[in-house]
Amino acid sequence: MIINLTDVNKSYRDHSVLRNINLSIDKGETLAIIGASGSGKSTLLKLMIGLEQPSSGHVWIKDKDISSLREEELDKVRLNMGMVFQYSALFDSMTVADNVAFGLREHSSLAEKEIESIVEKKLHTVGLDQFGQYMPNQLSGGMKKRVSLARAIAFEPEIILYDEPTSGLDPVMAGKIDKLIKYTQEKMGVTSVVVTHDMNSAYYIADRIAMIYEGKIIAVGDAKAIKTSADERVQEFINGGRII
Ligand SMILES: Nc1ncnc2c1ncn2[C@@H]1O[C@H](COP(=O)(O)OP(=O)(O)OP(=O)(O)O)[C@@H](O)[C@H]1O
Repeated sequence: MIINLTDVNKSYRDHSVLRNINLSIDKGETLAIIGASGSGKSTLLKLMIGLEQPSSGHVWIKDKDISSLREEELDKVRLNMGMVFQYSALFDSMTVADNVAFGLREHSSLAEKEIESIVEKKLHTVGLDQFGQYMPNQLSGGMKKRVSLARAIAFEPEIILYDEPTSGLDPVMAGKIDKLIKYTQEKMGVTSVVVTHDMNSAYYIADRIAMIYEGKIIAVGDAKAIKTSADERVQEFINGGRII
């Protein structure tokens, strides 16, 4: 396994957000995390990339327990991880190409020519060849998400974490993002964790789906197992509140 959470609890002051989380993710696997608003999905993702520390328990990324790492060591682990944030989190004052190049310029000793060639390839992968010199505010929401994905794969990380990659997108654009997530798994062997509200997306991209309910994982399994779960809370969620 490449990600392993053991007995993880997370509280903010006396507010318990995640409770007794045990979850392991295999190399090359795509795991979707579903659950209602406020159930703790984004917090779980932040723990996996060390943006938050667990109140108790451990978060292993390969052979490193990142819950106890110093910032410099954490940075090294993070170089192997890409993150696609909910609101794309692009630098508005930089061109698309500079956004994609940013991490490479900051954290690698690659020559500018090599960086430009990587940027070109990654923009091609996400279907934005012609947009390198655009500014983020000239792009649609779906295009911004694709730039964010190009930036995340620039380092060829082993792990990519996605926070709501298809939210706010029309079904066609959401489908394009889903295909790209699948592409990173199939062609690049990336391990992905995808927080989503979008059940169509979860069924399409994920090898396994984990459902969080009030800070606890109440179901984990493949699409079939989730669809046929006997747990009413799962049925209610996947049917959009309509028990059928
Ligand atoms: N930094 C923080 N300080 C205090 N409480 C927080 C903090 N971050 C998250 N929370 C609380 O933790 C709970 C879970 O939040 P989280 O963002 O993980 O939920 P979520 O499932 O991702 O929700 P959504 O689908 O709406 O994004 C919420 O009650 C939220 O208010």
